[in-house]
Amino acid sequence: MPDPADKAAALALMPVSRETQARLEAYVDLLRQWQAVTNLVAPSTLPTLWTRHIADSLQLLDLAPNAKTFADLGSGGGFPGIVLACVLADRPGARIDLVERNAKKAAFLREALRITGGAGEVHHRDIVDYVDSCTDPVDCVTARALAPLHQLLGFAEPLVRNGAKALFLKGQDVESELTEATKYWTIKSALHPSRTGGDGCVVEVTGIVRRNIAATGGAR
Ligand SMILES: C[S@@+](CC[C@H](N)C(=O)[O-])C[C@H]1O[C@@H](n2cnc3c(N)ncnc32)[C@H](O)[C@@H]1O
Repeated sequence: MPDPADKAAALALMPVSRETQARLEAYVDLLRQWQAVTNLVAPSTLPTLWTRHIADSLQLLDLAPNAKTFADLGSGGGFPGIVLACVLADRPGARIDLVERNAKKAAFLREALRITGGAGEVHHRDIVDYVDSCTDPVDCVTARALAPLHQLLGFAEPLVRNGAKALFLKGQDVESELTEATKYWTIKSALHPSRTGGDGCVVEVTGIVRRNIAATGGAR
């Protein structure tokens, strides 16, 4: 059973519509069922699923209030992708692409969209292939627990060049990741402390320019 206090704390921090709450509840139920056979989140985080994963994902929406089209890279068990899809279902014309190369996780994400009615589409493929074949511009690209920042910038650069804002959920090592990333990229960025507490933050990136083609060989 999810902890009711944890859920109440998450929803107090990040209020959502009644319809979105029902979608999120359906998603949490499904995730807990699949978690018994497939590792979707660290088992130690299950008691704080709502604050640790759902509220963490929801905080991105206020940083891209006008975005309608999203792409979530390396969606895994659905953070932030499925959570955002649940909210976007309330917004006419809004949607999110969920990019995931692991077949089991992609199957889980499809089922999560089906039972929640979330506004999204699963792309079971490698991120580089997805980005290279992306013909329609996206307004916002997201990623969480996917790769070091310099690599995320490599993944997202074509989308940001076409006008997307990138929002990366990051942990406490963000300063060293930024230092490493600036060896390869000139970036226009802002750091937002996590609204869910802890040492995490959101790195918002609105410009990415490759510094030196030879040096970025390993950055994507
Ligand atoms: C550590 S998990 C994080 C999942 C989720 N974003 C979260 O925060 O819970 C990273 C996910 O990215 C996927 N992934 C890693 N590299 C990828 C790539 N190049 N293309 C597509 N998916 C990738 C992995 O299969 C995995 O499910």
